[in-house]
Amino acid sequence: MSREPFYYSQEFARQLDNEDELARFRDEFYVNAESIYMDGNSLGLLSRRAERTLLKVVDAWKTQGIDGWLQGQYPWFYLSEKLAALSAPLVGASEDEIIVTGSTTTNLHQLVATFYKPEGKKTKILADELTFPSDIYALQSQLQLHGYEPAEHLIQVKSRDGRIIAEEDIIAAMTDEVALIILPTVLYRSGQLLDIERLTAEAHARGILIGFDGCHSVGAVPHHLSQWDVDFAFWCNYKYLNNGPGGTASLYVNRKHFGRSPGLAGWFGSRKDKQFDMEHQFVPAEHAGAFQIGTPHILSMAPLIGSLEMFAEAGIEKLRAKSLHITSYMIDLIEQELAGMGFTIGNPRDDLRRGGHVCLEHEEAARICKSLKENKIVPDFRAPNIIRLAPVALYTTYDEVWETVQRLKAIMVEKQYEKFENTRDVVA
Ligand SMILES: Cc1ncc(COP(=O)(O)O)c(C=O)c1O
Ligand SMILES: Nc1c(O)cccc1C(=O)C[C@H](N)C(=O)O
Repeated sequence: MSREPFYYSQEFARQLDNEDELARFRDEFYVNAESIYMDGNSLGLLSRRAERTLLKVVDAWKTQGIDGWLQGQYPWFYLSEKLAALSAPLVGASEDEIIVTGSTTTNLHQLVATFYKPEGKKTKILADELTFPSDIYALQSQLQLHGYEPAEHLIQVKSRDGRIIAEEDIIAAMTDEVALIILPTVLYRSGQLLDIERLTAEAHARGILIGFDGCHSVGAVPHHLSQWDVDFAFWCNYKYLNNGPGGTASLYVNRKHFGRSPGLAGWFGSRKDKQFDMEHQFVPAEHAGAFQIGTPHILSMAPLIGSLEMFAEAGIEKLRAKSLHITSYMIDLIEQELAGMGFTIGNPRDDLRRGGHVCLEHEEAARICKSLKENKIVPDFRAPNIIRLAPVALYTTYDEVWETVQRLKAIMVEKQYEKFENTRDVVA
């Protein structure tokens, strides 16, 4: 594939598409011919394979009723474990360290309920001030359940520039009062990729447990959770993994913690062979399955079966290589074509420090996003001033990136955005 320097022409973009060895996957997706989708970092597109496995599971329900739990191509009773096995290569874990269950936020609650054990002066939870709000709400409520005041017990590491969190600042905040650390792998606004391995080693050197929210990295960035010795992690499957809106999420628990009692127990956390004994004595599974609570959301995980097959075929290293290449192409084009128009690239430039989306800042961002939508480009807006654009390795073309930047240029030159109010929609 042609490396930098990039040339500024549509022909060059098309040449990059011709050289793209992952290009064949695009045809597997329902891509709207009328518009350009740049929001796969928030909700990934539907693929034909994901649709097929969803319909297969619906058909099992239609034809087998309750017997679908043990029969059919994808017996529901083992689906969370089957999907864990398919997810394992994406996060660098063994299959029994993962379980597909719940939502990101409920999984975070489960993991904090399990791993947050305040003792003596070690009572605080460390997070950061730029993290996704749901995580903060969960941490605040978990502290309150223990009778602690979040204002005192939740430490949020400050950002020096409002975009990124310096690893040094996180490490400096790892005091002997900290019991647990929860951080994002990739920050949802700036797209900064934290140094997970380094932060984990530093936390462990101070006797602190550490868990990561992988929503914005899993499916876009390779992980080595077990090798890095991360204690636990959780992520959604509806962004880069294309499992559909509200699709079932995942969690990871390092095998060294197998045997810990789940903070929030429920019968689907049971050993499979014991579950239907219906005893009131809980016998948890001996692996990450123990952290399930109730009946798995079968229809909300069925698309993931087909979707993960594609990740296995493409390989996460190749997907990352394309993601880095196509995002640097976009950044380069933006700098070339939109110079002097008030835009700032908000994501880190270094490949080792950025995830799968481009963070574009502008003081008119909310209405520029509305204008992009009117021009059939789908971005998203994050307050106060961010346009997120995600050229996704499985289905975005270089030609679409070229076209996006050209339409954005026209919006700015012609001041098309001025007819909109600079405020966000209800769902931005
Ligand atoms: C980083 C991050 N954490 C948590 C969430 C919350 O996920 P959910 O609403 O699926 O629990 C999201 C997305 O909405 C997210 O991006
Ligand atoms: N979970 C979402 C939803 O229910 C509606 C709209 C968007 C979302 C998202 O996932 C937003 C996403 N987590 C973000 O990075 O902002």
